Amino acid sequence: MVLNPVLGKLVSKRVVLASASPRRREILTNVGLRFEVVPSWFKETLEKSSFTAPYEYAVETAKQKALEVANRMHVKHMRTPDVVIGADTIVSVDEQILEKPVDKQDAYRMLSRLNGKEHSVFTGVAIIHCHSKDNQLEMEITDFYEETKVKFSELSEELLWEYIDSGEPMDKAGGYGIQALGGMLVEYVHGDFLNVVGFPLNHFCKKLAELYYPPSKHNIQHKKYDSIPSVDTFENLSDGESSNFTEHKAASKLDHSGMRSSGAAYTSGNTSAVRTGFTVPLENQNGVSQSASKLPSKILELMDGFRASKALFVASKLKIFDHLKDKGPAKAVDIANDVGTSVCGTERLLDACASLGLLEKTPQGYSNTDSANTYLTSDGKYSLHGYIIHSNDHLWPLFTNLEFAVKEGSRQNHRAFGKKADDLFKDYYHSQEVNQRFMAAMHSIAHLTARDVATAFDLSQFKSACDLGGCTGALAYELVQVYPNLKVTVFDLPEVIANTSYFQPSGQHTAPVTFVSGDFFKDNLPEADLYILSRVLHDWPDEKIHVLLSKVSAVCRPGSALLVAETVLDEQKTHPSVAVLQSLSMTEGKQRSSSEYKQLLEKYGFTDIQIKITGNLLDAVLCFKKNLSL
Ligand SMILES: C[S@@+](CC[C@H](N)C(=O)[O-])C[C@H]1O[C@@H](n2cnc3c(N)ncnc32)[C@H](O)[C@@H]1O
Repeated sequence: MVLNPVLGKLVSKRVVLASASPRRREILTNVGLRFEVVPSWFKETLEKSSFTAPYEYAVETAKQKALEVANRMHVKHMRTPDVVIGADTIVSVDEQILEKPVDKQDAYRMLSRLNGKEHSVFTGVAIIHCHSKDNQLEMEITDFYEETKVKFSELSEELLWEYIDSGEPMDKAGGYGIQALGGMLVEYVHGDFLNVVGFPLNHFCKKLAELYYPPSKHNIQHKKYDSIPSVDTFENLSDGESSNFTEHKAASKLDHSGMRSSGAAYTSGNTSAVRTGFTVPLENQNGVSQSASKLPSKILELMDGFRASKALFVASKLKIFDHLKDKGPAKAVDIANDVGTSVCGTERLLDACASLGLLEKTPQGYSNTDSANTYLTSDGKYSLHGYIIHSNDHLWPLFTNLEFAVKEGSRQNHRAFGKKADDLFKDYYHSQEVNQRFMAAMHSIAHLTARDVATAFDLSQFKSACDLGGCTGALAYELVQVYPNLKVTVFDLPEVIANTSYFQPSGQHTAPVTFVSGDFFKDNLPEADLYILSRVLHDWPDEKIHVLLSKVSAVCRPGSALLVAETVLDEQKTHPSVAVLQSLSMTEGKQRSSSEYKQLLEKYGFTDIQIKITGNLLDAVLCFKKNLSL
């Protein structure tokens, strides 16, 4: 998907990212940019003291990285890249530059310097437009930097070492990665978050807009150049506008933004770059029509979505991400041997995963991206492996029958699995294998969402909670960590309770969580101050909801509360699409909007209803039992 029309300008170009950083690659892949990755061989050895400000060092390093790749590719390839992007991220504290730590002690030194303080993260970016003329490489360089301020909390030595021992700091500027565990160290971020991750996407798009849509003469005369153009401007840009570097230069001369930016033209022979003043039109330089940027990228992406999902599912099922975890790059042939698959099929799958940003491919072989290590390996704390396998084995066959589901208005389990079950869960629990698969799926999503659900409201007033349909206890274990005085009973069907020991967290005091088996439609509910229904209400039809909420309401004492965790729809009921798409599998239940949850809960005597949209997959609704019986 290319949301931003200016990125569409790169669709027809051979774009090269001169960086091995999986994070940069992920950021650019996520916005639909197609590019090759050619890590730069430029060593980050510029003399820091020769720069008057830290950002100048980052910009120069970014530029040198991109120049090295552009020159190398020009020598080695018949077709010179059209655009080479280089980037370098540094952390600066007290005017000192911190790059990547060389060992654990170095990481400790860096993190101690950042502890409890605000620091700056600078990413320098160089965009080089290349053009080969008479076997001479001509280059037009644009560079800029972005600064984001980040503050660390006061962190204990123990926490710093725990973080260092996780291994995460080692390949990260300043010794931390904000997008994963390192996020826990951070008190606030002022500025572009992605800049801290490694690439200032927003500024990059603005810079491209300046290059591809320079201001018209009229604008040049009237525009105040005291800031970089706002994102809104992109929407008004027509793809038909012509653009060339002469105009760009006029624009860049007027760029008095606080953000440093420059446009410089270089031409080089096969090895080194020398300054010149050539101009080359950006558009149509390869005879490519501008209509390429009008591709219906969103639709094309949706057309291909099933291939991408299946590639992820198969790679997960074959445990390729487990195989590559914490290892150096591996060749396709070795991976195929280890997982017992064909070499040619495996190579295609690995390339597909690399193109989807799940793996990194270098001449040494394939390795996991950070995301793959965190979310796709089967044993990670935030592993989505369970849900991915459930999606492949259960949801995929159901969605294959979507046409029937729409025509007939009913669940398609009989078509997908050859049998009809009256109750959704009877399906899941008919065999030990499916039972555990379903529990693993619930566990992975619950783990990812538990902290946000547990902290959506201050629940410290409650002494006891009962998580109805609490499955593996993932939310319960999170709650007792956040609220040490809370005891939680997980109430679920006997088939589930029998298998919960496998999911108990290691190294956590488990006593405050107990498991009770029963049927919440039929049996007495355990006593508690707070009842929880997480991802339960959306599964059931109104009659069943009536039974369940009547029981919960009856057992609630005045002042007791009910916490509902669900994805809350907007009032139009078209977003978030993750919930709208889930409805397509046609359980008898439904997803609800804020006003629908309010109405439903009020009907069963709940009051003071508060809804918190968490930004995670699950939102939270808290309500209290009023002092009247129904
Ligand atoms: C969609 S899962 C949600 C699990 C968990 N609350 C979460 O958010 O991850 C629904 C849970 O309700 C449980 N459940 C279904 N019918 C039940 C019943 N009649 N009595 C008790 N639990 C039930 C299922 O076993 C399952 O664990």
